[in-house]
Amino acid sequence: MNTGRTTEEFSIEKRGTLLVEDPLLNKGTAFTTEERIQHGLLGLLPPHVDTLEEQVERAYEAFCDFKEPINKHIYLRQLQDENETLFYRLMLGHITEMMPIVYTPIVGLACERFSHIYRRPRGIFISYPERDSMDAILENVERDIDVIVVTDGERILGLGDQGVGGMGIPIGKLSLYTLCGGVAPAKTLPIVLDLGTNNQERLDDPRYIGWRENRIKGEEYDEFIDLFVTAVKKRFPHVLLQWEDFASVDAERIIDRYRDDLCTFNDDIQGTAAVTTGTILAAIAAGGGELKDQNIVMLGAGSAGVGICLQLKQTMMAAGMSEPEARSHFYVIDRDGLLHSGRTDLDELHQQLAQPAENLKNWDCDTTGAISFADVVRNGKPGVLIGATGQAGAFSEPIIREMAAHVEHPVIFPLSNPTSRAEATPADLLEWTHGKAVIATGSPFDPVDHNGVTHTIAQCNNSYIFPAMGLGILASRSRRVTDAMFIAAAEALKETSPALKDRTASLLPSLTIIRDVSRKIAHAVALAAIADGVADSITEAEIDQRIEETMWQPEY
Ligand SMILES: NC(=O)c1ccc[n+]([C@@H]2O[C@H](COP(=O)([O-])OP(=O)(O)OC[C@H]3O[C@@H](n4cnc5c(N)ncnc54)[C@H](O)[C@@H]3O)[C@@H](O)[C@H]2O)c1
Ligand SMILES: O=C(O)C[C@H](O)C(=O)O
Ligand SMILES: [Mg+2]
Repeated sequence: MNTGRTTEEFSIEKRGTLLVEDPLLNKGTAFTTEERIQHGLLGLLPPHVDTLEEQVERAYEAFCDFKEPINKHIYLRQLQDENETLFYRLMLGHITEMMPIVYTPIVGLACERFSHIYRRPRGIFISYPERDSMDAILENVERDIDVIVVTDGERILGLGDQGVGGMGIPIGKLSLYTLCGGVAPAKTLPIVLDLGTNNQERLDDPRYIGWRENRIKGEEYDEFIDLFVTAVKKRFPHVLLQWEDFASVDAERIIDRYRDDLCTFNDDIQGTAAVTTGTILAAIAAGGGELKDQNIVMLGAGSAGVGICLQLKQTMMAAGMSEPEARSHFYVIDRDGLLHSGRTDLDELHQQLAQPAENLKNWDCDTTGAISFADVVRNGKPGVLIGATGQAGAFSEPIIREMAAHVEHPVIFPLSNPTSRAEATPADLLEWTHGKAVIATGSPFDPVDHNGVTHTIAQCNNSYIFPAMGLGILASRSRRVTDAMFIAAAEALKETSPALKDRTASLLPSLTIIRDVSRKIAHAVALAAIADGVADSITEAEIDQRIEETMWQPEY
């Protein structure tokens, strides 16, 4: 049985009901007659012995019987809690259809309804009142763990504070670690840090199953996070710890504080930066251009927006551009308008992306004071526009038409999730740009037919990066996560773009080959980790061998 468990863990043999109730060991109707005799299962299962393929067919039939996506989600989550091998085998065979159900966008709805659709526990819940029991809580995890994804539920996709319901995100992200990156499910652990919620709807909901208090903030918050990191390091010293969907201000502070302390990264900042850089590089290369010639507008200056621009800026500088010159290619817009050097309200991070005020002297602006999005697009004439605001409709028709008037093929990425928060729909973007826009979105969209041409819409989502990052880190036994590893991941992703061979093709490869894409990215990540001195020094052939050994396959 290939469950990703160690021999030692197997020696704690489970029998009978306990065995069929363990999703990591359960084979359900596929337990053979010999296994049924040997493991005390006689009479506990119907007599027919299924193959895994037969189980998959039955499960797919049941999946199709549900019409509402949320019910499909509940069904798949239940299957995952019953039999992980079957769950992943089913998902791998139907990845394009099922990933949006388990992950973005439907996982967003599942977080909002978490307390209503809750069935059985998965992962670890650490609430504020239990802060002094963190060691005991982590001791209750009876397995060795390679990857943790943790959230505090405050910025769930573009849906805001979901409190304990945010747990849906680490569960979904870790499902992708296995599905796309091949990390053994037994080695993954989702965690929610429940520090309360400021979402009044949740607080007023009699079904809410989180800690029913307003959020803890300030020093107490930081102390809690410190207790958590200390406990994780003690219990799982070599684990990869991924931070997910924290409010921007906490996300940045936390990763700055702990990045040199353990193997850790923030997916919304670093994973998003890598997928977007890789996809932008592919879009520009497909159009025959170069990054150094692009003016880039970023709407939204939170975790994602800042992370993306800093990585793109770093990429320009790595190609030989000076810092001031690279900075002048970015027009980053927050709620108060364009970030520029004349503003006195910018923190150190945002100053790194402030447009030099002298470049704006001859701009013709509609507004006095703040420089608006419309002013920026009209005067800056960008070739690339990215949205990370969480605001549906933020890319308006007049602004997109204005952009298209200045460039032949505007590159437009509405990255906000879930689907309901996208800054614009691909259909509208193609309509407003007469079919010229080169598009990638954060959430999945169906292909769009425009004037007889079918446009496949790439999903520029960090899901192309974090599972592969995990695979590369595990294969190379990396001890830290460095910027160079994300730069390598972005470059490797770019190289897989179908648009490099055919500019009308999708910017990103199909999910049906995601495990191969992950292998390539993992290889590049491992090489970068070795070059940075944070991983075992092994040959490229050894890297590939370890990638194959690490990759778990859903089979009995
Ligand atoms: N595609 C992906 O892989 C990916 C990855 C990370 C985040 N996202 C999405 O991006 C969005 C933002 O995520 P984040 O982590 O940066 O959140 P965040 O809260 O840190 O940042 C959002 C920022 O946008 C600003 N904003 C809102 N409306 C604006 C407007 N009209 N004009 C200018 N600025 C505006 C907010 O003030 C905030 O600073 C979310 O919807 C999230 O789902 C997508
Ligand atoms: O979860 C996603 O789909 C991507 C990203 O991490 C987000 O927060 O939107
Ligand atoms: Mg996220």
